[in-house]
Amino acid sequence: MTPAARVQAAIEILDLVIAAARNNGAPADRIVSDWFKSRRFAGSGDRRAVRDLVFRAIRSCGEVPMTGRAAMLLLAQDDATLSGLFDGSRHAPEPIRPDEPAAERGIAPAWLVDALERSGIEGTEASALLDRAPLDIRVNTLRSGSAEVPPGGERTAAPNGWRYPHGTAIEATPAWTTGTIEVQDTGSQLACEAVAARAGESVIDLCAGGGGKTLALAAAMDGSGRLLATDTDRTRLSRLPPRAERAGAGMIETRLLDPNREAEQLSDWQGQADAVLVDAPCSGTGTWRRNPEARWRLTPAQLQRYVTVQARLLDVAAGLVRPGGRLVYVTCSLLDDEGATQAQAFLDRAGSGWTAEPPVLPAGRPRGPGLRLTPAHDGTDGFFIARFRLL
Ligand SMILES: C[S@@+](CC[C@H](N)C(=O)[O-])C[C@H]1O[C@@H](n2cnc3c(N)ncnc32)[C@H](O)[C@@H]1O
Repeated sequence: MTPAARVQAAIEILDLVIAAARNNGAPADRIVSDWFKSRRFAGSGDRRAVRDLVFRAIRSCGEVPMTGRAAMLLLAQDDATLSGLFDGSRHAPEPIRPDEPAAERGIAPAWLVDALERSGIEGTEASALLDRAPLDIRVNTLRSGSAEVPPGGERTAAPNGWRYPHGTAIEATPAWTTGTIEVQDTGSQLACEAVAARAGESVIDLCAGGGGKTLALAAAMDGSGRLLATDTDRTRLSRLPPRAERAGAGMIETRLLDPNREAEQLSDWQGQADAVLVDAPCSGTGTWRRNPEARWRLTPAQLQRYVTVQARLLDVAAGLVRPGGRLVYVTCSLLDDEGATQAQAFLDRAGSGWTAEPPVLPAGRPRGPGLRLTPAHDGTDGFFIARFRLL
C-alpha cells in the first residue's frame, strides 16, 4: 500500500470504529484485524502503519468524531507529511477543502472530563490516560526454573514484575509457553499483592473473569490452600482452567454465578474466607491506554449501573469473610464514585465490625479509605485499591 492508501484505509476503519462505539459494536482492535482479513494484499508493515494511525486518531479525539476523515484531519493539522497525503490520487483521500472541519482534540467526552476533574484527575494526570501502555509481565513463581525470564526487560515496582519495550514478542518466548511468565499490568499485580494471600488460606476471587488475578493469587499461595474463582460470565470464566493448567495452578476451583444469586450460590463459603478479592466490573477509565475508544462508549447511565453492582458485590463479599479476614476492593477506574466514595459508603453501611486497612504498596497514593495508582504517577494502569478487615 502507498502511504496515502494507508491513510484512506485508516479513515475507513475509523468510520467503522465510530459506528461501533455508537451501537455497542466490536472493539477497535477487532475491527482493524477484521478489515485486513479481507485485504490479503496488505503486508505486515501496512497493518502496523494503519493500526498506528487509527489509534493515534482515536487517542486525539475526546468526543466521538463525526467521521473517520474528521478524526484524521485532526492528526493532519500537526503533521505536514500526513496532510500532504490528502492528494486525491488513486486510493488516496480527497484533497482537504478550505475550511473543512477537523474533529476536536480532547481527553474524553465533556461529562467524563468533569467527572475525572472532580476525582482529582486533570492536566498531566488526565493526558497520561491516553499514553501507550507498556508491556508488563509477572514471573509465575509456581513455574520458576522452567525457563529464563526473557532478556531486554527491566524490573517494575511489583515483586515479580518486569517491563519490556512495545512490540516485544513475549508470547513467542519459552518463558511464556512454559507458563513461567504471564502478561499482567504492574497495577494489576500490585492489586493482587494487596490481598496478601498466603499458602494454606481460603481465598475467593469473586469477579475472576479470565483469571488474570486468580493466577497471581495462586502463585502468592504457593499453590496450596483453597482458591475459588467465580464470575457471572461463562465465556470469560471458561478461559481460566486452561490458563491455570499452563501456570501450574491446579488448586483453582471455578464456579459460575447468576447475577443477584451470588450469596445463595456461595452459601457454603459464608463467613469462611480468609480473603475475598472483588475486582469489580467498572468503567475502566484507568485502562484507556489500552482501550482508548472505551471512553466514547461509556454513558452516565452505564456508570451508574456499575456503581450499583459494585456496592452489591461488596456486600455479597463481606458475607463471605471470616472474622479477622480481609476484603479487598479493586477497580481499574479513576472515578471516585467507583473508588474512594464507593469504599467509604461500604464502611458506612458495614458498621463498626469492619475497618479500613489500606495496603502498603510500593506505588500509589492515598485516596479516601484506599489508595490509587495512576498512569502519570505510577506508570501503571489506573486502579483504586481498598482493603477492609472484619474485626
Ligand atoms: C474487572 S473484570 C475482572 C478481571 C479479572 N479479575 C482479571 O484480573 O482478569 C470484572 C468481572 O466482573 C464480572 N462480573 C460482573 N458482574 C458480576 C457479578 N454479579 N458477580 C461476579 N462477577 C461479576 C464480569 O463478568 C467481569 O469478568
